Amino acid sequence: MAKPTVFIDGEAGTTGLQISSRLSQRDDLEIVSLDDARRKDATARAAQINAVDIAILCLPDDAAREAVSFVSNPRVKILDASTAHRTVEAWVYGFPELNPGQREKVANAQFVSVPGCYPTGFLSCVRPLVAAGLLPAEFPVTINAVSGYSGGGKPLIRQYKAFHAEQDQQSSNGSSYPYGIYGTKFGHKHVKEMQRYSGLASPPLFVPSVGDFEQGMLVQIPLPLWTLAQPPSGQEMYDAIAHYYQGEPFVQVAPFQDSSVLRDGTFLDATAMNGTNVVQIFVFANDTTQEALLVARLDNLGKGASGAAVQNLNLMLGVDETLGL
Ligand SMILES: NC(=O)C1=CN([C@@H]2O[C@H](COP(=O)(O)OP(=O)(O)OC[C@H]3O[C@@H](n4cnc5c(N)ncnc54)[C@H](OP(=O)(O)O)[C@@H]3O)[C@@H](O)[C@H]2O)C=CC1
Ligand SMILES: CC(=O)N[C@@H](CCC(=O)OP(=O)(O)O)C(=O)O
Repeated sequence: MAKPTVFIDGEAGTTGLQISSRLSQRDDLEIVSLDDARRKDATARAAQINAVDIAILCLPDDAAREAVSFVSNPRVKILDASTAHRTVEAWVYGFPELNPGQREKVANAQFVSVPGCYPTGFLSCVRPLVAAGLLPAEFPVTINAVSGYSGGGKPLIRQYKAFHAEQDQQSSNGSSYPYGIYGTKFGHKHVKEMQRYSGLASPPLFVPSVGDFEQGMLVQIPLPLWTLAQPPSGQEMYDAIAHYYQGEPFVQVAPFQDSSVLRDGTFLDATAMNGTNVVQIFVFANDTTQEALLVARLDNLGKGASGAAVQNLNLMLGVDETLGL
């Protein structure tokens, strides 16, 4: 039987290269590529997209929309890593662990969007609590998050690498490219999918940041539980989340209040999941002060992008979801 064919549109980019590398070991697939001279040629891309079983889009949003406009073969399946189609009705959100039945929807869909890196962390923490009624849909949720600079794709990677080179030339005065927050005008492109798939009544207030490390991510959701008439205990929240993800290979819920997960007993670092397709969830809580903190730790290029894309690809192909991950 012929092997399924896969084309990665945007294969030379950060996400495209990672998907390509993850698939390079597979002998159950045939990867078809365009040479460098034609990789941005619309006619060549359109022909390739319509000739394969699955096209994976690793492109800026506009180019991803353009790629979808090329589809004329009703049998081709599209897996889009960009933000362009994540809240579009006809598309299936590629987060198999999000809700019961989501995995089957992905497996049967023609059009699947890969969740954003920050939303993957956010939704993995919050969705189980909203679903269980422990966090009211009206709760005014805020999010602080930090990403490695690869989250900004080739342009941000270039910026950081240029800075590092400059530092090396000046035989380093010990300073690093500043850690900083961004998105201070609000309305980050991920907020829409965060609200839609969490079940919250209002958009969460999201403050992202970038650190001087290439890959890795922490998404933090502080919960001032004293604002609730009947605040859940830390243990109740932990149990609901742990139960929700029982048996899931790619969502790990860390033991409740276990300080051994912290480096030196105090420090939760952003990079520990790098190279994996795993999102780790932490629940920290103080029932006396009625404060809690949910944290997701993931590789922004792993479960936040290329790993999740391969997981979805496996489901769409009807093979073992964990293959190559
Ligand atoms: N980096 C991350 O953490 C994540 C990224 N994503 C999403 O994945 C998508 C790709 O991001 P990322 O890989 O980081 O971005 P990059 O900038 O690293 O890569 C984008 C690639 O697309 C190519 N490209 C641009 N326009 C076209 C076009 N018209 N036709 C064909 N190729 C084109 C670029 O070419 P060239 O090489 O010439 O610039 C580049 O190779 C984005 O939508 C992003 O939002 C999703 C999750 C996480
Ligand atoms: C650090 C950084 O710039 N991160 C990007 C998000 C990562 C990304 O590319 O977003 P998707 O997951 O939607 O593709 C940003 O904030 O726009």
